Amino acid sequence: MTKIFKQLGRHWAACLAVVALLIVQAYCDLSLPDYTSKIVDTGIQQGGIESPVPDTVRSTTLQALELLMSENDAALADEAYTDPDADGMRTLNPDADTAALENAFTTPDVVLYMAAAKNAATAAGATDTVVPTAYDLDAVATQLAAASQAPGAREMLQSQLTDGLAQLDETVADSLSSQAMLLVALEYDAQGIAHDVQMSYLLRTGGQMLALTLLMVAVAVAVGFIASRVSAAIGRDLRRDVFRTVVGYSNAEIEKFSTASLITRTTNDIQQVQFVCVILLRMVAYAPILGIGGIMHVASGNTGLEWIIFVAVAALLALIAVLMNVAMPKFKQMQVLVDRLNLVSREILTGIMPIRAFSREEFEEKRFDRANTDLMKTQLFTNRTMVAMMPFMTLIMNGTSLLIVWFGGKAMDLGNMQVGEMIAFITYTMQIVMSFLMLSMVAVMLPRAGVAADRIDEVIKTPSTIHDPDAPKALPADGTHGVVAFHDVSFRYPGSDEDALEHISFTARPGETTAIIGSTGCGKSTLLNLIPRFYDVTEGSVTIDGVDVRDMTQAQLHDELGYVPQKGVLFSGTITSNLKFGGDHITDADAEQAAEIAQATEFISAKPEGFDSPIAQGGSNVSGGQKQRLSIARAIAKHPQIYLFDDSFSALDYKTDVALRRALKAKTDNATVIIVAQRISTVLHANQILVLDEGRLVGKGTHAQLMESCPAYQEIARSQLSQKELNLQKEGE
Ligand SMILES: Nc1ncnc2c1ncn2[C@@H]1O[C@H](COP(=O)(O)OP(=O)(O)OP(=O)(O)O)[C@@H](O)[C@H]1O
Repeated sequence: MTKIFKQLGRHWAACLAVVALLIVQAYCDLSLPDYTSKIVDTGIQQGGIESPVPDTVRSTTLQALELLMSENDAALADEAYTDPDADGMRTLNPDADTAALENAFTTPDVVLYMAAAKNAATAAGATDTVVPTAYDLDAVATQLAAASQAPGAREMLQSQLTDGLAQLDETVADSLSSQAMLLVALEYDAQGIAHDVQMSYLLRTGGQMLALTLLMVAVAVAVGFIASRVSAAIGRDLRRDVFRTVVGYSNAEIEKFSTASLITRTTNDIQQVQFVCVILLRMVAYAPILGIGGIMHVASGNTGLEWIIFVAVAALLALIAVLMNVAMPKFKQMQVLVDRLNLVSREILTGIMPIRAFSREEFEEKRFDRANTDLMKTQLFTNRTMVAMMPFMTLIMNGTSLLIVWFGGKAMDLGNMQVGEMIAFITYTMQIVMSFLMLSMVAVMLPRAGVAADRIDEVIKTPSTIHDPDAPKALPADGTHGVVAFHDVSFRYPGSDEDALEHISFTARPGETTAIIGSTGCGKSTLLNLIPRFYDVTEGSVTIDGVDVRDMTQAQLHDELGYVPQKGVLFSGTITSNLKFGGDHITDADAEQAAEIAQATEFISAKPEGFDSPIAQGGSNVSGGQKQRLSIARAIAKHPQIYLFDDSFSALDYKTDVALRRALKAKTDNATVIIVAQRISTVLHANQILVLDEGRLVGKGTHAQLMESCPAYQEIARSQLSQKELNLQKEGE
């Protein structure tokens, strides 16, 4: 897991930018419920009126209100408004002390409203409260104005008011402020501006909500953009690192991991990490900000319903804990199953020809089906588990809403809460629950991506067993070049119980051909592979001009060698690009000459595009023999000092084999040639023949010498040459 964060750490600047943007996004997200609450409570229920102090008031109403205030408050109110205009309208000064005025106006507003309501009820002859009109307000204001003429009227009203207020219970006193707004609404109604005031409030608040939403959209797009870029860069870097490491691997490491697994690690595993990085960037920073912000908003509201959030979060965490326990082991298993599927499909696809030839399609299909079904079952299980989470999640969320509505309804009944407040509370609760949900989703994904990251890291951290020495030795500048010597070499494949080669010693000299012959599986290719260091010897040493191959750089070693593998491998491109594979120094003339020696010119010139003919991936559009000839030409074009042919003439017909070796002899006059061969005719004229048997050197000499002294060689010779040929050989001696 830390590996994923380490990857993100490399892009810290972008990550910080994402966090900053997410804070903005969370701020917007957390502000929106407040705006909804304002629109419902103030905009709709209170007609867009935010304060018990009207912005404009008619002199008659203000006069009536002032009568209900203490003398000080009345003076404050009077000063706060402009002088009456021609219509008797007074406007609130912008620099008035709003807090003090709100204090002064609240109770008189309520009293005046109640008086107007009473007036309305009396007029209608009703016993219940009747919603008063502007007419009722004016009537009450006129009555008050008349009453105020009497001496001591204000004092009398004040004392009545105080008595009345003392009888109000606490909850009513708490909601005085919203009651006071009713008077302001009535006053605006009388002025004929109530609709305009409400619309202006709704448009203003709605506009702010819209602006916040647009900002959120912009931020979300920016976050998505940066997160995708960062994760794509992480994916690219990881692929590059893995590829670089794998290219440096020796066969031992490749065999240890298996090609299929290396491919899964470079593709599927890196994709997992990439995906989780996007999620981390988009959710992990956002969820805590949203959760904490939501909790702070809810706590500041003092609604008494906070416990519902704790219940919801606890239920959610319990659910996630159960699911994680069930699904997590399967998540971990999935990668191994993907590996297996890749391995099976790779094997089947590369071996499709023999599979068809042996009519094994059904068997192989079943094998593939098994790997496929195993993966499907595991995926189905994890997906089902994750899907099962959804109804439970919805249940928890809806249950939470229900609890809030139930208890919120009671709070509203008691006047502790308004509708908008409750809506905001539900939204905040959902946000808090969502933030926990996001975190738990990440908690589910992280371990799986952690496994993928570990698998990638394992590749990157595995050093190649074959590497350049710290202080490489150069080949001696003078003396003969190209002397390959094996000094008591033994070799055992990693993980194997037996030595593939035992105590091999010989010297291959420049200008000479050294041939290695022996039965299948006796270790010929293994021996040859020790020279280019595809593997390192277990005991003894391999030297070139007296320098151990392990003491020189691999680049220098490979510069000396022209290696032709047992299985001709070509690369997609053209014939020329394949022939020039050995380096930029190879000219067209070199390539053509090499093709000539390798007896490839004939078939190349038969192609319409000649040397520019395309070669498909792996050389699948040329025959086995043509592939071999091109592989040989590729090695010759490099002009190496030492040629290594690993059974490279096997796919050539006898005539071509002879012509090729003759041309090669002329060209490689001074080079060291080591040939692994199955056919005795190929090695007949070699200066030195090594006979291998089960990894041991059982004969060394020329054909004639070995025919005399080596029973293993004689056996091979007898099995391949006719009696006549054997006699001819004898006579030739
Ligand atoms: N990568 C490997 N891991 C373990 N054992 C191996 C590996 N490659 C080859 N061997 C074993 O080493 C022995 C020698 O194999 P090698 O390929 O050198 O034989 P060879 O003489 O070249 O055979 P052929 O003529 O059929 O190509 C064999 O017994 C083989 O099973």
